[in-house]
Amino acid sequence: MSASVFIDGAAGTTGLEIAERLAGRPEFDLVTLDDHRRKDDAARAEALNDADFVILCLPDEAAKAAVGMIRSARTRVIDASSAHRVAPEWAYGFAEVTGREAIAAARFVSNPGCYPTGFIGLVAPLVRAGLLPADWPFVCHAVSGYSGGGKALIARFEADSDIAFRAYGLALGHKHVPEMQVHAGLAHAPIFAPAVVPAHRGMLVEVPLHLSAMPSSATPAELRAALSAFYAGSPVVAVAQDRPDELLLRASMAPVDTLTLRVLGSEDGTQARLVAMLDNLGKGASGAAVQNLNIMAGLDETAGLRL
Ligand SMILES: NC(=O)C1=CN([C@@H]2O[C@H](COP(=O)(O)OP(=O)(O)OC[C@H]3O[C@@H](n4cnc5c(N)ncnc54)[C@H](OP(=O)(O)O)[C@@H]3O)[C@@H](O)[C@H]2O)C=CC1
Ligand SMILES: CC(=O)N[C@@H](CCC(=O)OP(=O)(O)O)C(=O)O
Repeated sequence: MSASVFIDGAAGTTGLEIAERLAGRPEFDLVTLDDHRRKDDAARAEALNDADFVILCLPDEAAKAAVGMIRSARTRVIDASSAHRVAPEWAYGFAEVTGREAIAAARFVSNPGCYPTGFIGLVAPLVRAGLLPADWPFVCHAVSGYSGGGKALIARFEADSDIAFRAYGLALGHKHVPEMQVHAGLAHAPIFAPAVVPAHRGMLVEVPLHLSAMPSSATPAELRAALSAFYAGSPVVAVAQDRPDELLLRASMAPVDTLTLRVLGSEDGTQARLVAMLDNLGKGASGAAVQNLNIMAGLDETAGLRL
């Protein structure tokens, strides 16, 4: 028998891409509300309580309200918003970092943010291995395609083709910072400097490091080897061994659910740039949600993913 899946917020950017990945999959019976009922609380409450799995693709406040509407103990929830990412009763849905068992057993799973997927994917394994100090003052620069800001930012960038680069988070209080700190296992909040470029999707997340100033004195080769070992055999996360002169985000990028990590070191090994590339709507949102759904349902975690 197929499991029923209700996407609340199915008309939004993340919801639409989850539905695309679930289309044609007989294991799941997708429940959606007509356009005129998709914001009707009575219709939503019924769907939220009837479904085996609910995927929330809503703004944070609406996601919290939706969880409050769930009375059925059998309904399991994946929340794509940032409302529950550091809530102790929610499993953090980064399969490779959290561990699949915790996600498989959880009733409530919080899907990681797009930028945190890059940052945590790079930093958490190296802090756990003792190669980067947990009390280091980390910095993270990142650029994202504008679909990362949902329908509102898509409309803004499509209406104003003159924006070449948008730096933001300038007050240093971006909502992703607590999640980045907690799930990377850091003593201090990282400085996070995000930006948006005029491409629909795709992102590059970077952590520059003065390795020679660290007590651990790890070399770029050691960091690369540790990351490679951590993600060995992962069908989703790859550690590239190349040393490219440049990394390009293409405006024509097709949807993809992989996460590619690199450790780029200076000749003398004293400095490194940790760089993650991903699709904000892939492993950064909808792809991760489908991976989590597969794990929760006891299926092949890559089913429906674009790898
Ligand atoms: N876009 C991305 O790359 C990522 C997004 N996320 C998170 O996923 C969530 C969804 O984001 P995204 O898809 O980009 O956002 P969108 O703005 O594209 O979509 C949100 C959808 O939620 C609907 N909605 C808002 N309030 C309610 C409500 N009370 N009841 C029912 N539906 C409601 C909106 O309706 P309407 O269409 O009428 O506006 C819209 O369709 C957010 O929390 C976001 O932060 C997480 C990782 C990456
Ligand atoms: C480009 C852009 O605006 N990106 C979003 C983050 C997208 C994302 O990861 O969503 P969550 O916030 O739910 O994690 C932002 O910075 O708020």
